[in-house]
Amino acid sequence: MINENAVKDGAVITQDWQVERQDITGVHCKEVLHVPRDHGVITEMYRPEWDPTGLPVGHCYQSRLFPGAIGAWSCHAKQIDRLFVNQGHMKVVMYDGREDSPTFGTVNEFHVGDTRPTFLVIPTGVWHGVQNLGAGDVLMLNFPTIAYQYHDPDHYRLPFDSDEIPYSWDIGVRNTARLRADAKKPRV
Ligand SMILES: Cc1cn([C@H]2C[C@H](O)[C@@H](COP(=O)(O)OP(=O)(O)O[C@H]3O[C@@H](C)C(=O)[C@@H](O)[C@H]3O)O2)c(=O)[nH]c1=O
Repeated sequence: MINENAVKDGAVITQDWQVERQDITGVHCKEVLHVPRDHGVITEMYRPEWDPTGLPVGHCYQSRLFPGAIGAWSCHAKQIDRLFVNQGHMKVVMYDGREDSPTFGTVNEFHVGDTRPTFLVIPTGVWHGVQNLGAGDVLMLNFPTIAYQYHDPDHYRLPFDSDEIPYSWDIGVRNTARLRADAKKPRV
């Protein structure tokens, strides 16, 4: 008999090694394969058709994260972020903060970088944060739809440990949900 307090895994991965998740509406994930050749590797980073919004690239910049660093939480009212990561091991977490969204309150986790080069589309109103889980720097490219406005950045922030977002960076989405549910149980 398995421990009565144990929780059995549900389906977590598909036969094509895709993570089972309820995608936040408007978030798009395009995994890219490296193309190795005798003398090196080609890896595509951006194509217009990878973003269903069809909006143009307004800007491109690189964000380097040091090992262990957490950059959270960010949100934009006008720009759509299009992140691409293929160096290092980064966790990208998104939280749907849009009360009119069918996936309001949903959290999505993505592990991207060397092992899973990935292009992610992050709509306005979706909170997002990143964590470098590797031993080396992570290089993250962003191709947002609007250029950074030095005088008036479209950048809203919440603290990385904000209670407004049901996610804890040190224990992940599943354990956070359980701990928060336990906290709501009446004390006996
Ligand atoms: C985006 C950007 C920032 N900066 C400056 C402003 C700021 O002092 C410093 C750090 O920028 P940020 O505060 O935007 O960096 P950061 O807080 O790491 O946020 C970044 O993290 C990821 C997850 C995102 O969501 C992006 O929107 C990006 O803003 O760099 C520029 O000079 N040019 C730029 O294009």
